[in-house]
Amino acid sequence: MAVGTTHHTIVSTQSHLWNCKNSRLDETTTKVGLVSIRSSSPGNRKLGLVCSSGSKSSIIDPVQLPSSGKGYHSPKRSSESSLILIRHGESMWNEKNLFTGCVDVPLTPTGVEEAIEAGKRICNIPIDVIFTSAMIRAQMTAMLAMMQHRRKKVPIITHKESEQPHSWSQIYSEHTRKQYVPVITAWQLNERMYGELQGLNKQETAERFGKEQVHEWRRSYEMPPPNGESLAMCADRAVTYFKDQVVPQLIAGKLVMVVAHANSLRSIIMHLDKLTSQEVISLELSTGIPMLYIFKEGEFLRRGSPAGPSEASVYAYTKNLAQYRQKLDSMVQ
Ligand SMILES: O=C(O)[C@H](O)COP(=O)(O)O
Repeated sequence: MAVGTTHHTIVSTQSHLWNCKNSRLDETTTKVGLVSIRSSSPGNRKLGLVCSSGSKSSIIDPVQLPSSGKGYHSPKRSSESSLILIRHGESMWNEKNLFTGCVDVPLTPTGVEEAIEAGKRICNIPIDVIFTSAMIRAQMTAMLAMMQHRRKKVPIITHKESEQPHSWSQIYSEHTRKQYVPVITAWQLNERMYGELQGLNKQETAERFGKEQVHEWRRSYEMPPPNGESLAMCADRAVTYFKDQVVPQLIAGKLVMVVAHANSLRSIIMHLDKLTSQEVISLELSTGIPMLYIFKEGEFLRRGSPAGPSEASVYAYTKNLAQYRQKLDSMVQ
């Protein structure tokens, strides 16, 4: 399949197509897929979006991002990959409108359905490794989502907290080993610690301390809740972990999924989208909505929500974040 002057060979194992309604590319139903492609220059494995509408197919070469010079140092600069971020489905304390933070509560039946729906949205995107927080609501979401995956690989939590759990969980079959996706759990991806707000009702807390004060505790970058973590403190652990553990996987060309929490993911998205401490105040994440990024030459390009009805579903956008998004899009054109 030729795109422009470069001849691409689609490496079939990873080409999956999904229906993409309301595609920006074409009014009719366009099948869009993420494919692993080998272009004419040897050893150059790229990741491209393939769009097929009727008999026509074309590969959209991932757009060349203006190099900000601040991208990650990527020894294999030609490798590309994809990153999926998902906030866990609704938890039992989300349902009760309680501040949760580092209290380890499970999903509600609605949260289970959200996790399954998230899995359907990403079911055609190959995933090589999954990172979750150490909390059950993120791990439940990851496992439920993977039950929908077309490749039917088994997600297995890798226990490396000490030698014995690691040695006792060995798999002694080469064939079976090829049929699983490692799930790495990390406390660094846990939700921000909400301190003395944990367990309090959000509405009652706003009435007691004032809406503005509670909004600042919940959404500002610098201000921590009483005896809790600010978003900046959460970023110190979550973004550091992302850089140290997740980015090397992407540089190696691995397709990664991270399932975590509202604020630990807000701190990571703030880093990926280069949001200011002012812009991040408006960033809200819905439960169970996958967000897709393409990682190319050390830079991250947000690609909305896979197979979602529109990219607006990726975040509960507010006006100034939508304007920010338009600026980002114009930069990429
Ligand atoms: O910890 C919590 O209560 C939720 O995960 C998110 O809380 P927030 O929306 O108040 O940040």
